[in-house]
Amino acid sequence: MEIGIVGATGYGGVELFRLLNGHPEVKTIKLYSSTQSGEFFQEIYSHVNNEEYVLQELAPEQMKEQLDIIFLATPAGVSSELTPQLTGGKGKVIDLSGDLRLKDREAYTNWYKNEAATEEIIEQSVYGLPEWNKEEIQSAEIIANPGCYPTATLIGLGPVLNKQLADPSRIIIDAKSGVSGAGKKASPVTHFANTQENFRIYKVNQHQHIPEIEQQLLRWDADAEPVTFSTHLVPMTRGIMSTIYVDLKASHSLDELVDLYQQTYQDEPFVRVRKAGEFPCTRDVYASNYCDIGLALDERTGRLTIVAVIDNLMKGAASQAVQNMNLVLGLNETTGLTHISLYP
Ligand SMILES: NC(=O)C1=CN([C@@H]2O[C@H](COP(=O)(O)OP(=O)(O)OC[C@H]3O[C@@H](n4cnc5c(N)ncnc54)[C@H](OP(=O)(O)O)[C@@H]3O)[C@@H](O)[C@H]2O)C=CC1
Ligand SMILES: CC(=O)N[C@@H](CCC(=O)OP(=O)(O)O)C(=O)O
Repeated sequence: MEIGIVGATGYGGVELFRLLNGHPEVKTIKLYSSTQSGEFFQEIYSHVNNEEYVLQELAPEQMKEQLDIIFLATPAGVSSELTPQLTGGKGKVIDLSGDLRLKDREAYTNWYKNEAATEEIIEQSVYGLPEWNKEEIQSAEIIANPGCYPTATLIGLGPVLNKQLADPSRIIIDAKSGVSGAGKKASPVTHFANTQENFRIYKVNQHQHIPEIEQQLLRWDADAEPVTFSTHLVPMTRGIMSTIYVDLKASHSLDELVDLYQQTYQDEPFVRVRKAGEFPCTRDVYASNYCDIGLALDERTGRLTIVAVIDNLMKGAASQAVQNMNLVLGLNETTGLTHISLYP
């Protein structure tokens, strides 16, 4: 397979490079940059230490005929412009940004403050959450890779929402992310001096992942209502923990709920549900494609606490994109992704 990575110089791009470099079905990797074409990739990332890789200028006409898969690891607002130029040839597009995820184009403009992709592109795009949408992904031409927070949150909420066991008007999601979630470019907020020994909430009730989460909840439960979603920056490099609170409509035991989660995900190679009373931490999934889940039931309030952890750059971005690539190419979903988490 010949693969292209647009935005290879960014965090999502270099993580894709790492995974594709060890993928048994990938023969050629081409790296594209809008600002640094002609440079050796190893000049930007010394750990690559390989002179073979030189950043190239984007050439959409050539790329769409030559490449089997084109990953877009570019900021929001870029993929909506690039995707029409890259589709219609041999290559399939997998976009890591939020540009192609929302079916409601007006909602996209409101939340992302960018112009939405064309209706035709949005219609063609398939939301790439493999645990819930495998068949559609397998026949997609364009895949909208889910956001990092939505990945953890939706895998956590899916089993109870899909069975309509939770009150869909009272969902609260309290999520935390490591700093690499903000990308490569440093800002005053992500500056070391402002993140280490610090903990902050941000984008309160304004996060661009809110409509993405709500869109999927509505697919599971037509009565789903707006959610409360808070995001926090944690002084660590990788990892997301989404702690979700739902009110159960009827009484269930914790064992029944753990059983429901285990059964729902029994054929999903990358979701691991803990035994009752056990909880995952972000280290458990560090540098892996796993999403680990733990549950707690408060019998006094009838409230279920769902804890879901992922690595934001992996299951939240690059490795989920490779999982989607495997599906769309008809490969085993786990190809090139079977390594366990990095520890310590
Ligand atoms: N970081 C994360 O944990 C996650 C990120 N995402 C999303 O994935 C995408 C990539 O994220 P991330 O890698 O962190 O971002 P980075 O900011 O680290 O990298 C983005 C790259 O995009 C390239 N780029 C910027 N502007 C343009 C342009 N106009 N045309 C083409 N390329 C451009 C840049 O490379 P160059 O200058 O070389 O072209 C840059 O290195 C974003 O949309 C992000 O929101 C999704 C889930 C998780
Ligand atoms: C820590 C941090 O800043 N995280 C980013 C995640 C951005 C992202 O993944 O954006 P899209 O999914 O919309 O492309 C944020 O909260 O905005």
